[in-house]
Amino acid sequence: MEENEVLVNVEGVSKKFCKDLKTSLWYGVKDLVSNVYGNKNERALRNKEFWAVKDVSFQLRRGECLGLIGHNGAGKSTLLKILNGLLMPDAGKVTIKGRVGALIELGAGFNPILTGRENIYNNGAVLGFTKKEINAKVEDIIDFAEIREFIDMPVQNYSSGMKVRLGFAVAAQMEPDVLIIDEVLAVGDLGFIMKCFKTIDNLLDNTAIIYVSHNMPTVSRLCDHVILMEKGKSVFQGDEVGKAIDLYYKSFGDNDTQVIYTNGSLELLSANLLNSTKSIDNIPQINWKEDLVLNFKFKLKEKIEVPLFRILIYDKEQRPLAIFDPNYNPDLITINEGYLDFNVLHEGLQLSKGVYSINVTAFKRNSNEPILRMNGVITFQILHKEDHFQPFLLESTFIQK
Ligand SMILES: Nc1ncnc2c1ncn2[C@@H]1O[C@H](COP(=O)(O)OP(=O)(O)OP(=O)(O)O)[C@@H](O)[C@H]1O
Repeated sequence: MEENEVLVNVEGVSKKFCKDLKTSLWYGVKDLVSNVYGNKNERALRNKEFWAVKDVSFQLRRGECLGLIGHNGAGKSTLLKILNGLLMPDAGKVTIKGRVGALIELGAGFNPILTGRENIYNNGAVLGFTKKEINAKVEDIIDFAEIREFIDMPVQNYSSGMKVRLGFAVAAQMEPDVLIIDEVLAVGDLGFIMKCFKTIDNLLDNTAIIYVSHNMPTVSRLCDHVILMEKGKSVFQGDEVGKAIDLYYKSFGDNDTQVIYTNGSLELLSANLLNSTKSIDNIPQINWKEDLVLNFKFKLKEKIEVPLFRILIYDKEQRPLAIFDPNYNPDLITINEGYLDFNVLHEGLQLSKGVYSINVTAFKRNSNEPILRMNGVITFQILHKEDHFQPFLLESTFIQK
């Protein structure tokens, strides 16, 4: 077997849909008639039609994992359905070599009135396995899915997590050449998701994987190629996974600074990263392991003592990553004619490459009562040559013993 043979070849694939059911049915009849007379379907859009997928092309080799990312409605699932043969493209060509395992819509591919076990046989047969071959795999599938207790119950009574477990177990244990996974994995519980990632890692050498997700850390963890889709079109594709993810985040616009809570006694005048020399799209940048020097200027609208500041670093998915040690000592910073102007320094910040934001909360010193809570007061970018899935890249020294 050639190591890097092309398993998936997609050339200029497009698919149009109609926004209105009645019109869609009418077009369907018209197309049917014109097909009988040998005319090709019209490639141009008719009234109320739109391109759900437009001119997408890519190749995927054995051992590669392609991430498909983009906003809701960008066309990712439609493209997967075309790849899996569930939908016919209106233009373009898909060539797939080998067996395709797919986990697309929840419960898709299962017959709800058949039991889990019967569905395993059905799906196996669809994938081209003989009954004997499926007999040899069925126990592994049930074990992997961890649903032995319920395997002889109709699938319609399964919970969504159980359906995903069965679906993934079938798709993965049947040793597919091409494995297509849609967002559905997210329905599984943490234990199962971890097990799926481990399985995907093991399969990857011999499989071409297409993975659709809104969860960027998993995309950067699994994928070595990414297509970013917008309104049906591929607006970025390539092996620069970090770049694709940054573009995806940027497409949501920057998170505006937001006051989440205020009791009116404190106002933020400015918050800045002081030591950044570079900036792109107004986002200041520093290199990995440089110092982080934040400056805050507040105006006191009432006479209050120096608040306690809890300053947190969030990633782009709004997960808190780190907190700065608060100013427990009240004398560290002082109020000057109704203003507070101070820096917070962290030396040698070892966050991984990426975009982060700062949230700040001021508390009354003794009661822990909040005075002001603000999100996204500073957004900054860490530069490094490598992308990492983990939030921190810690400097290390390996010592020979
Ligand atoms: N059978 C259909 N008939 C008409 N329109 C459809 C049909 N299936 C999908 N669409 C439309 O095609 C567009 C692309 O949908 P698709 O499900 O591919 O998006 P997606 O990128 O997978 O979105 P999400 O992130 O929400 O899963 C959407 O506007 C959707 O409403």
